[in-house]
Amino acid sequence: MIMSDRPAIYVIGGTCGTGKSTVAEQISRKLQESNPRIEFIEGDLLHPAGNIAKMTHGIPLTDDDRWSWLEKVADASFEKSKEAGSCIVTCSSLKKSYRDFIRNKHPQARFQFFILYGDKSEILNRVNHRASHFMKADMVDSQFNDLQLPADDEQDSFVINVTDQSVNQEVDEILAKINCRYYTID
Ligand SMILES: Nc1ncnc2c1ncn2[C@@H]1O[C@H](COP(=O)(O)OP(=O)(O)OP(=O)(O)O)[C@@H](O)[C@H]1O
Ligand SMILES: O=C(O)[C@H](O)[C@@H](O)[C@H](O)[C@H](O)CO
Repeated sequence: MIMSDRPAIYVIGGTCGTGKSTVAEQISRKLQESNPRIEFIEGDLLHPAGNIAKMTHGIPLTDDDRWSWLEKVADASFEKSKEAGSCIVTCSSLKKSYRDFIRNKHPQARFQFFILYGDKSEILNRVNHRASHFMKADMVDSQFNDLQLPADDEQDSFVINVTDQSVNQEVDEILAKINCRYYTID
C-alpha cells in the first residue's frame, strides 16, 4: 500500500442541522494531531451575502444561487489542500450534480463526500433548539426535497447516519473511512 500524492479534500455535507460544522471541527482537530497544517473551511462563510439573506428570510436557494458558491467551495478547499496535503470543508452538497460539479472542478484533487443524514423529525428538533442561526425550521422541508443521497455509482461518497449516533461515533466512522482511503492506491 502507498499513500496517494493527490491532495485529499474531505467534504462534510448534508441538510441543515445535521451537525456538519460540529463534526467537521472535531475531525479537523483529530487530523491536526498528525498534521497541524490541515485546515477546516466553514463553507457557509463562502456564501454570497444574497444567499444568506435568502436563507435568513426562509427562501430556499435554487441551483442558480448555488453554482458560484459551489465553485468557491471547490476552489478554496483545493488551494488549502495543496498546501497541507488535505483539508476539511463543510458544504451541504445536497444534489449529485453539485458533487459532480465540485469533483470536476479540480480533477487533480481527491474529493470525498461524507453526507450526514438524520430523520427529518430529529433535524427539526436540532434546528429548533439552536440559538441565533440564520437557518430556521421553515427551511428543513426544502432541504430534504433537494437532498439526493449518494448511490453506488458515487464511490467517493458515504452516507453517515446521524439520527442515533453520538458526535464521537460519527467522527470515528468518518476517520476510519478517511484513513482507509488515504493509504490505498488510486
Ligand atoms: N449526534 C449529533 N451529531 C451532530 N450534531 C448533533 C448531534 N446531536 C446533537 N447535535 C447538535 O445539532 C446541532 C446542529 O449542528 P450544526 O450546527 O453543527 O449543524 P450544521 O449541519 O452545520 O448546520 P447548518 O448547516 O444548518 O449550519 C448542534 O447544536 C449540535 O450540537
Ligand atoms: O445548499 C444549501 O441550501 C445551503 O448550503 C444550506 O444547506 C446552508 O448553507 C447550511 O446548511 C447552513 O444552514
